[in-house]
Amino acid sequence: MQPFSWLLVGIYKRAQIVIGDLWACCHGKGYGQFDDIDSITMFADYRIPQALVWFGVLKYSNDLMEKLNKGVLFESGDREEVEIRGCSIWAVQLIVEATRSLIAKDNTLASDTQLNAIILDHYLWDYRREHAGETRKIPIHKIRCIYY
Ligand SMILES: Nc1nc2c(c(CN[C@H]3C=C[C@H](O)[C@@H]3O)cn2[C@@H]2O[C@H](COP(=O)(O)O)[C@@H](O)[C@H]2O)c(=O)[nH]1
Repeated sequence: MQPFSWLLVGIYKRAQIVIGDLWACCHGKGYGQFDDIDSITMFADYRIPQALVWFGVLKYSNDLMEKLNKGVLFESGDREEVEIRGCSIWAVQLIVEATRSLIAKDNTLASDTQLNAIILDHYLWDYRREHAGETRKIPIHKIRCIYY
């Protein structure tokens, strides 16, 4: 939990990723069955923001970009860190919602076509890894902590 302005913000990336892995590995069945799985948000690490900037979904200010390019080490809970992670969560939510309404209108897709933040997170994470060469030019935020 980090104080951010007047709010206490909790980002539970590591706990969420366990649930995401269980759900994905068990295909939503048995130990991987969660009735509210679609309410989980993306896992706010340092790679998804990089992918989101790569795709032009997020844009960093010049000031922030300069700090990231210099490799400034942030402290856990710094405003910049909470903003990068929080904006990534919100950006992924907006993409999920917009894509879900496209899916609902597209009758060429199978009726069980599903999208949630886990599926999009995995897509972005894998994309970044598969395109590590090109995406390297987008800097990541560096931070020493136990929360990633
Ligand atoms: N948002 C999100 N972050 C993810 C993952 C994964 C891997 N997950 C799959 C792999 C096998 C399992 O079955 C998982 O599903 C690792 N990370 C984070 O990346 C960071 C390391 O990155 P690099 O420096 O490139 O190695 C580190 O913070 C790590 O915690 C994901 O899927 N989503």
